[in-house]
Amino acid sequence: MSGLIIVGAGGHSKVVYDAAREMGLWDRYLFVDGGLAQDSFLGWPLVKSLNDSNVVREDYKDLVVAIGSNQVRHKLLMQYAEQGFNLPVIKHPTAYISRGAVVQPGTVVLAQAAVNYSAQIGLGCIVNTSASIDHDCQLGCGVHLSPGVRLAGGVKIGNFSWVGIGSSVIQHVAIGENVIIGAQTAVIRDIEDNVTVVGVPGRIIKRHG
Ligand SMILES: CC(=O)SCCNC(=O)CCNC(=O)[C@H](O)C(C)(C)COP(=O)(O)OP(=O)(O)OC[C@H]1O[C@@H](n2cnc3c(N)ncnc32)[C@H](O)[C@@H]1OP(=O)(O)O
Repeated sequence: MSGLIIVGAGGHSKVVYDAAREMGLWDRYLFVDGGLAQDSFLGWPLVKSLNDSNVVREDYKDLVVAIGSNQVRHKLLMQYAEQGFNLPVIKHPTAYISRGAVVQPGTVVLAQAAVNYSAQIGLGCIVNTSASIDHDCQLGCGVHLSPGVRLAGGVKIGNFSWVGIGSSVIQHVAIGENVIIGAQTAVIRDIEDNVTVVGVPGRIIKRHG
């Protein structure tokens, strides 16, 4: 066995670590977070950078970025892939991923989540606790589905969009890139890029960048 590097040492890192540990594929963990003064996290070593002299690179082939910011997570994953790290899919044992679904590297699928047949999920997504993605959905890169999100069949979501906790999206709706969907929103129509949408039914309240 070898080890898993977890980049980020915050709340999301805890659930990613928990899911990874339940997979039983790694015998050691190393956390990387430049913003913390301590030298351990959850009982495992914590370093500020992988250039730290204490890191034996050969001990760690696999790496996951456990950072909530969609853009930052994606950027770091690309950098670490260039450095030769494997970017495994982290799947909690209680999550379901259909054999007919395609999930790209660096994505995490947390406890009780479901990914149904013919769904496609891009690089570095977060499918958070109990989120469900139904048949034929397509998620771009760096998408985050918060806990309890429900996507009906054939939903499309663009790169770096974030769907807030408990939201639902009806079938065949297309959500653009860099969209924020607020908590408990009901999305019933297509949504353009770079907007924030809240409410039942969902309405645009902000346009960004
Ligand atoms: C494991 C985890 O923790 S994963 C993280 C899960 N967290 C989430 O899902 C959080 C989702 N975030 C939200 O819902 C936020 O409220 C956001 C991102 C939609 C909006 O945040 P901001 O851009 O800061 O907007 P702001 O708070 O200024 O609200 C703007 C207006 O929208 C309203 N509003 C904000 N969110 C919602 C919502 N979810 N539903 C309905 N109305 C909302 C506010 O009441 C406010 O209305 P007002 O102008 O009449 O007072």
